[in-house]
Amino acid sequence: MAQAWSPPTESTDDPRTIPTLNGIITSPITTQSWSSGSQDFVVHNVHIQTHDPNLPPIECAMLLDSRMIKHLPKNLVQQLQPAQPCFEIKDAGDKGAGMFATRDIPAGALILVENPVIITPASILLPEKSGAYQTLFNNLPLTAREELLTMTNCRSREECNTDEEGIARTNGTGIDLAFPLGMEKDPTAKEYGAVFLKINRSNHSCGPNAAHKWDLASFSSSLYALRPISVGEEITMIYTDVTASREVRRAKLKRLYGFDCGCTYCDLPDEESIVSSDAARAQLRDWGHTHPGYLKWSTDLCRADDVVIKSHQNALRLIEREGMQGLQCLYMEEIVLSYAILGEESEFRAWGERLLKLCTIQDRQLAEDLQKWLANPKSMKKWAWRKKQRMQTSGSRRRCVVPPSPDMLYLPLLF
Ligand SMILES: C[S@@+](CC[C@H](N)C(=O)[O-])C[C@H]1O[C@@H](n2cnc3c(N)ncnc32)[C@H](O)[C@@H]1O
Repeated sequence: MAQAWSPPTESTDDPRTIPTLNGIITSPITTQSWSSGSQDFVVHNVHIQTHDPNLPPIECAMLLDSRMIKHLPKNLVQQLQPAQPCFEIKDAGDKGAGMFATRDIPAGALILVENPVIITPASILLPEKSGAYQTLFNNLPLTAREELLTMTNCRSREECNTDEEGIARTNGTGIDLAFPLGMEKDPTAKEYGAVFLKINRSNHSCGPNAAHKWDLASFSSSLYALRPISVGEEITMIYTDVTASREVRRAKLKRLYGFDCGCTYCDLPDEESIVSSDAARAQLRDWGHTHPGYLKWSTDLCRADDVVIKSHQNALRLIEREGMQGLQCLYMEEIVLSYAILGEESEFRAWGERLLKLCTIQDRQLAEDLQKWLANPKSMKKWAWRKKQRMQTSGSRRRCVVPPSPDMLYLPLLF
């Protein structure tokens, strides 16, 4: 539930400056604060050291519950960009500006790592003339503030009474921050949105070719390719749940972002194509509930050996058709694990190598595990476990009937 804000309790026109580690004077900070229920909000800047000691740190101005300040990561350093820049921001016709590939980008590759410029609570409404958003913007260095003010504001004056708030709400993407004990129980207190000057120039598609991942430790988001992107192609991401039907997606995009989605996955030739696309997306949304998964299958010898592999390959075909590659790593991981437990080394390696390229940014832990497994598959705890079990039980009288694996695309196998 959105909460109303009470007016500032303390205000000063006397901004201070603070020195950073390398002695550079950064932008002013404010001591102004606002209360909302039991929460006190302040504007607080985070400083990220650049690689060039002659450049000032990157600033991120946050409108933050004051109790969270001491939980912010410390000694932040700017992350390394890809060696070759691969995008430009330019006119995208009636979408405004957009992000476009300046060279071919392979699936899984990093496009850009970026620190946010502002962070604001996502679910708390400000009272009229609270001045909080202006204070926030004023806490940024001039160039960042000017660039931020050129970003889209699709909110009406009734929804957001200042351009600053409209820009924050149009462009803000959800991020996770750390909370003191007790605060985590309040869902609205946990919701924060971050605005990135470049990443948020990427327009929406219901079959996006890119996604971004927030990392609290480095206080940055990495934008990466979900599938190969060709030079000149627009780089897109999602603004809404793309497993929802076309009608629901379009209504939500219109309400929250003020546009009629005309992406390839919405601009379908006839009713039949719409019904088929909606059904495929709903199936992918519910796949885990209606199809066998690795965990239960792995120890259930009554199931056919290829049941998860076949089912997940069907899911991957639907994912490809609907351009929903953001989901593919989940299925591929289970295929890799299935081949491991079956002890089928060549398939395990082929799928493992493919997945490794795709998941390096999306799931760093999985990428590390995969590297270890690929170096020595037989060191995996359950390597060839199912194969060994089958051999051991082949002479036993206590065998179960193994049902044939589903050839039908969407046969719901409930575990
Ligand atoms: C986060 S901004 C994206 C960058 C924006 N195009 C700009 O010029 O700054 C979101 C706004 O971009 C526009 N937009 C994004 N995706 C779009 C799409 N698929 N079709 C039309 N407009 C789109 C809408 O105006 C939306 O409110």
